Amino acid sequence: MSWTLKAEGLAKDFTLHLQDGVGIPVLRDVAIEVGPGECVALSGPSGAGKSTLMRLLQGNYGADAGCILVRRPDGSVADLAIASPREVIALRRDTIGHVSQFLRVIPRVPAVEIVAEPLAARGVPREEALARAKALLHRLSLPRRLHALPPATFSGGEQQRVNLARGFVAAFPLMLLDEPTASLDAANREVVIALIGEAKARGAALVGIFHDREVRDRVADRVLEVAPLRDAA
Ligand SMILES: Nc1ncnc2c1ncn2[C@@H]1O[C@H](COP(=O)(O)OP(=O)(O)OP(=O)(O)O)[C@@H](O)[C@H]1O
Repeated sequence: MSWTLKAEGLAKDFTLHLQDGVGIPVLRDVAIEVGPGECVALSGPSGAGKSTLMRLLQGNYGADAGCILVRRPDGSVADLAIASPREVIALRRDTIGHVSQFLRVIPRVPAVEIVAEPLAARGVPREEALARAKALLHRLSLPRRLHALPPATFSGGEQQRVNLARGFVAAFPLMLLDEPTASLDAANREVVIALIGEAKARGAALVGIFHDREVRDRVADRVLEVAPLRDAA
């Protein structure tokens, strides 16, 4: 089977500049491959490096070694490990969707516009983008009166639902999910499980951190253990 994401030999250290440049090795020789329609869950104890790996896959951190190959919708391949900032931005527009635990609130921008933005960035006409955003917010039970408000004052669960709608509104080939159900009630958790199932059915490749074991068991096809490197430090 062809892959959508294939990373090999990944290494990441952090350097503590305030502590005489002490180096903390976090990841060594990590490999991950995810194909269309597959969901891989990252597992491992707290501090093992799951979030660090996610940030590498998002292009937020540079890798100290290894490659992170991502297949774009047109079939061409990019290596995130050596991509320029401009290429990373383009990959996030067309190829890599992301749902983090916390919404990055943009002052004065209404929730529905935040959700529609990934569609607008891909050239979907504004009215259609807003209609699709509203439909997804409705599916995630965000009260209609909140759609036109900036999410700064929303509850944790409401912000998380805006974040989820933004992540799932466009058909990204690769989706990175960082605890997507962390602040949700049972009914919305079911909606997210359904959205993940639909993304898999349309051929998306997904990588997720799911601290909720039941969610993980229901959505993940495989588990990648991220082992702590404490002994090597
Ligand atoms: N920016 C940073 N600077 C220095 N050390 C960091 C940085 N980010 C993470 N670390 C360290 O790297 C290690 C891995 O952290 P990471 O957040 O990836 O773990 P995790 O597996 O996601 O943990 P959790 O399950 O608790 O979220 C930890 O020891 C952490 O302290």
